[in-house]
Amino acid sequence: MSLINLRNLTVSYRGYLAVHQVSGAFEAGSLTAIVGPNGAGKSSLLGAIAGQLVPAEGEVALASGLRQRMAWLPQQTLVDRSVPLEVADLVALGTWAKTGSTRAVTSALQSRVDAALDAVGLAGLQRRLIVELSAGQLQRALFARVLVQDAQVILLDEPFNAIDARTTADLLALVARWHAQARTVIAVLHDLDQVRANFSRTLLLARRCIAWGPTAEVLDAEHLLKARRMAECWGADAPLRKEAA
Ligand SMILES: Nc1ncnc2c1ncn2[C@@H]1O[C@H](COP(=O)(O)OP(=O)(O)OP(=O)(O)O)[C@@H](O)[C@H]1O
Repeated sequence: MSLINLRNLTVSYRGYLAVHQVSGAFEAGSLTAIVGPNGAGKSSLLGAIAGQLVPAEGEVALASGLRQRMAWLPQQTLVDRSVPLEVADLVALGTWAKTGSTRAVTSALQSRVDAALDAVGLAGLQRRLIVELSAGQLQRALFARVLVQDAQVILLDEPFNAIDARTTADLLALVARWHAQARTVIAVLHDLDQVRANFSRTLLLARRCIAWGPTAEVLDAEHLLKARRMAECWGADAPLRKEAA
């Protein structure tokens, strides 16, 4: 069953195209990596699925009630670490989309937060300020936030960027657990070996969709060359061009 349908999805910034006419579906329970060169539109595509960006054309059609059952983990650089927030509060924030920000942290929620922190290896760090965490610890805390959300669809934007190997392995194990629980996981990633080893499906993007399907078929030499050639056309610092429809 398709949960998320992209129909001719186009995302642009001030008229310049970042994602152009992408169509396809994410099935329930699928585990998909979105890969492509820098500037290929991967984060923009994920942002549109998360409802953070409004399509310039086309649409992201979601199964009924899915918007409330979606967790989105943005790139760590977008997390404001200067906010004086304790780890437990950051994790509890995961439930606020459903329960409202004025809801008190009940003992049941506190137990869920503690269990989530335990699951990501941060037991005992509840009262630590997020500014005091290492990059790896912060990423573990953000995964704990996703855990308490109990989401059906989990969107991860470069979740292992600048994260040490041990943390990456632990968090990849969590992704595998979510997949085993039939949750739908979509992750923007750069490491193709990591994708081949851990993600059964891949969407290769170069503003347009180059290929989308089983990872081994998508990540073949021909597709990768095509994506690279398209990226070379953009030029390293060239502004986005409006493509002819
Ligand atoms: N907020 C924004 N305003 C203007 N342009 C943007 C904005 N966000 C992204 N872009 C542009 O849209 C294009 C696609 O960006 P996006 O971040 O989606 O690509 P990406 O594939 O995730 O890149 P990377 O691998 O480098 O993170 C880029 O050329 C980028 O400069």
